[in-house]
Amino acid sequence: CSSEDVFDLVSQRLAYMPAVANAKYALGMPVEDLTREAVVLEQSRDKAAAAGLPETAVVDLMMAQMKVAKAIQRREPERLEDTIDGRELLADIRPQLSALGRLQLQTLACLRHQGVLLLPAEFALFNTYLEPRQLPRDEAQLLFMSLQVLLAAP
Ligand SMILES: O=C(O)C(=O)C[C@]1(C(=O)O)C=C[C@@H](O)C=C1
Repeated sequence: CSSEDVFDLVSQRLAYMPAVANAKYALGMPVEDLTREAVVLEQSRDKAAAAGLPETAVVDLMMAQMKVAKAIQRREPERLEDTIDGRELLADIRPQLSALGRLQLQTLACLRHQGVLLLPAEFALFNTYLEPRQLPRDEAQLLFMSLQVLLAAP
């Protein structure tokens, strides 16, 4: 495993958000879904326990990813495409987000085993992975710091 694997997985998760936004718009659903967020956090806690990862740092990372996910969705222009079935799209995407979350935590557990830490200088490399997502700097920084903290946590 390498830090770039986890950079890629974080970017991949965010890549789904424009489609999630379209599905919700078609369904007339708000961006924020606290019931789903609770499910995501519960899955992450279970995986953290199984992988021996620090639970608080894992929860903080997932909360950071969901915060940025919501910001991306809110920036997405509202397009009404009558061909999209919002319910089906969401039912399709959510398991993929869960799978990506599991992969992220698996990769982070591997990095911790190897004693890998993220140096501040790697923020630039992280940004090359995030480039297609067009994130404001504070959102990219929040994600990077959450990864740094998780890797450095006792
Ligand atoms: O599943 C959704 O509905 C999403 O919008 C994705 C997501 C997430 O990042 O996992 C983001 C915001 C919601 O509040 C819940 C979950």
